Amino acid sequence: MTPPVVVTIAGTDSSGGAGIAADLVTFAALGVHGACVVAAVTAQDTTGVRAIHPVPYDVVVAQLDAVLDDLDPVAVKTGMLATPEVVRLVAERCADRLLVVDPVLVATSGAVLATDDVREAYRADLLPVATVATPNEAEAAALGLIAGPGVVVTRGGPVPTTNDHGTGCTYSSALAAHLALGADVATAAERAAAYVSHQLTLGKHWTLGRGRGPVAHVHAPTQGENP
Ligand SMILES: Nc1ncnc2c1ncn2[C@@H]1O[C@H](COP(=O)(O)OP(=O)(O)OP(=O)(O)O)[C@@H](O)[C@H]1O
Ligand SMILES: Cc1ncc(CO)c(N)n1
Repeated sequence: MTPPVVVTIAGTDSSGGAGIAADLVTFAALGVHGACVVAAVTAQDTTGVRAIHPVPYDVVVAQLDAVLDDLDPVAVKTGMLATPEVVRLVAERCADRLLVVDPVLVATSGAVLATDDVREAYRADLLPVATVATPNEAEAAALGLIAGPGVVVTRGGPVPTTNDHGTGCTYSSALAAHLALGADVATAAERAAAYVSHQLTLGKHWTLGRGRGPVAHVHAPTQGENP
């Protein structure tokens, strides 16, 4: 059966834990086809962010046009958008689709991933047209968002692990995938939380990198490993 298409508009993370890598593997794990629009390139490892390069606006527009014209995604998920122009672009082009906005402002490591003008564009333009927003507690406070039908405020969970780099990206991508597969927001949010929790359990003993290792986005248990 042809899978539904979900597009992520986000940044890359060279460590493979967060951003577009997390989004695409999560889409694949949950049975939707993932398309991607790269809005920024970051140099990151498991300990922090070393460099950020926003992709030129016209290149972001060209990627988004290509996906919207040809693949007709049922759902759109946004991560790191990097500039206020791109935040407004997504608001203009994607308001008529299922739209999951993960308002990425600050990485778990504390690195600032969005400036004040980006935050203002989220508030004024993108959040009002989102199907659901998935801020963490710091982002909700910065954006004046309160939990409700269209806002899921994310916070850690019961799995004891330090391999949690990319949990927010993985969670919001799982939510978008389940919306694309037909679930309502509340059900999709529950399924996304269960998915992240399961994957965090699988990767909790991994030793990748010197800092906070990645979520095991897609991996199934190997023989003898209990989730
Ligand atoms: N330790 C955990 N155990 C179980 N579930 C978790 C855990 N940590 C996160 N989750 C799930 O993932 C969701 C997103 O996590 P969180 O709010 O920590 O992301 P975040 O701070 O945006 O992450 P990041 O910025 O690293 O991508 C939580 O709401 C929860 O459902
Ligand atoms: C590219 C990218 N997007 C989002 C986050 C948030 O975790 C991150 N660290 N890096």
